[in-house]
Formats: sequence, structure tokens, C-alpha cells
Amino acid sequence: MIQKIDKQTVRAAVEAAYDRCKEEQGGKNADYIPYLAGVPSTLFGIAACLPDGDVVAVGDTDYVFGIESVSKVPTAILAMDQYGAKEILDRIGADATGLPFNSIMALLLEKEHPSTPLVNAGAISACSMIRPTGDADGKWRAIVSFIADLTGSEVEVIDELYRSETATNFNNKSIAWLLKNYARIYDDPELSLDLYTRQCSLGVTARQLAVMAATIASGGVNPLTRKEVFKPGLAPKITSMMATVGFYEHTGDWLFTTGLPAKTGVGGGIMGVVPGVMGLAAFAPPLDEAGNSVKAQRALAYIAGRLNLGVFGTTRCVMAEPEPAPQA
Ligand SMILES: NC(=O)CC[C@H](N)C(=O)O
Repeated sequence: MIQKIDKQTVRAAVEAAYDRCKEEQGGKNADYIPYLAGVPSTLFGIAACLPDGDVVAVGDTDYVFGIESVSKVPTAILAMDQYGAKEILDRIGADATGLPFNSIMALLLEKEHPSTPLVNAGAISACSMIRPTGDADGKWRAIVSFIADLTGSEVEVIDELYRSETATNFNNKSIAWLLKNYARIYDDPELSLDLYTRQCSLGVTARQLAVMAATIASGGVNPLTRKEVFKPGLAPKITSMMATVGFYEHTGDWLFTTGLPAKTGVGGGIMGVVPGVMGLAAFAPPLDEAGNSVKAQRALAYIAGRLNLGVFGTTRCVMAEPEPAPQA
């Protein structure tokens, strides 16, 4: 069955989600990265980017926050674009770990297989693969310009966040060297980890994440700029990875509840992809114990339910074509 929705329906859902969730008090800012503990906890924004590039936005959707693990998505796509999806499957994998994002145990259990580019181990491995290998500046330029193409606007590192994260990323250092031990890192471990830390420290807005999600939803064509950012065949690959592990050990519960492929970050952002239809994003800093924003989850779950956006149902939700302008 096809269910047509229009821009007004989306706006009404986004506004209702904001109103219903704005008083939610659950969760706590991440504090293992000191910068994140200081971000105002009451910030809250929701954005939806439609196929015509229009963004429906409510709340703090222009506040610049740390992209954190949502950055694992663009780097995974870039790696697949550079090497082909099959090589990423072979070298990194596409499985869930069922464990926290920074789990060393996951790496020990699956020695030669970091599982997926959407957890820390696989993401550091993906950073190591980004071409031109061995060239830290060249790799960084490749990652940042790819993210800018996905969002249709510039992105910059939040210096204080980068310093804060670099000063405290001991666990990730262990992961990088364990990857080296198991021959699952494809460039210098320190260089790869620094790239990963820098990409996590990029500042983005909920509006930008919604455009990134919409670019994935439309098979790699940015709806704002109309640029073809990545090969269309990669959209279902990244969307399936997001569906598999986007909320770490809570992914199954999320997918069961919403049917929405999405990816979270400890900065409080969540990006959701409705293939062929739209991109969604929400931002609110307080997190649950798996590191997923409590308020942003509630908001996106509400919108997914109200608009029937789940990808597993028998009803396929599509955007209605806009009415033609009346003839003069
Ligand atoms: N889940 C996250 O957003 C974690 C990202 C963070 N930079 C880390 O490596 O711990």
C-alpha cells in the first residue's frame, strides 16, 4: 500500500514531536569527554529534509554540536565509494556487536573482524582505509569535503571538543593498537585514530544532519545542491548498517519500535534515513546508558510512528507531488 504525505503533514508531525518531548527530563550528558558535559542540556531541535531540499525545522536546529559517532556514517560511505562495498564487508564487516560502541571485548571476541564501521573499532579501521593512505592532510580533506558534500554546507572542527577528546581517548588508543595487533588497520594507527578523533569533533547542526540523511535517502544525490555525492548502490548498504547497529546494544529495541534506520552520537544527535522519502535529525544532549539521546529518540520515534515511516511495514510512505501552481 502507498500512503502519500505532504509537507504540511511532516511539519505538523515535527511540531507535535517537539511539543510532546520538550519536557522529557531523562538521560544525562556524556561526561567521559569533558567538553560534552558542559553543553546546555536543555537544547532540543528536530529537522526533516524533504526531496525538494526544503528543511522543516523546529527548536535548536542551528546550534552547532559535536557530530561524534554520526560521523561514522559518512566515513563508511566514503570508504565504500573508494573501495567498493564488498571490500568493506571483507575487511571491516557489517555485523552488530551487541556491545557498547567502544567495546574492546567485541574486538577480542572477533579478532580478525571489527564487525562494522559504525562502532569505534571499525570506524578507526575505516579511517585508516581512506585514500590517500599515509597522507594525514589528504585523508582529512577527503573526509571533510565528503561530509560538506553530504550536508551541502561547510563543517568545521570544534577545537575545544577536539582537544578534550584527544586528551581523554585512552580507550580508543587501545582499540587502534589492538587493530594493529590483529592486522585490521590499514594505515598508521596513530594517524588513523587522530583522523577518527577529529571527525568526531566536527561541529554540525540538526539541520545539516537532516540534509545528510536526505542525501542518503535519495541514493546519494544531495537534495539541496543536486550534486551526486556517492554511487547510488551504496545507499542501501549504509542504511542496512545503520539499521543493524545504529544504537549499539539498544539497536534491536529501536528498530523494533520504529523501523527507522538511524545513527546516534554522544553529542546528542541522531540522524534517521527514510529511503526514497526524507532525512530526519534530532538533537538533545542527555543520553541513555548506551549513549543515545533520550529526547531525540523519543522525538524521532514519535514522528516515525505518526507518519508510518518504518521500513518493514506493508505501507510505503511517499511524498505527494506538490500541487501545480494555478494557471493565471
Ligand atoms: N558513540 C559515540 O558518539 C562515541 C564517539 C566518541 N568520539 C568516542 O569515540 O567515544
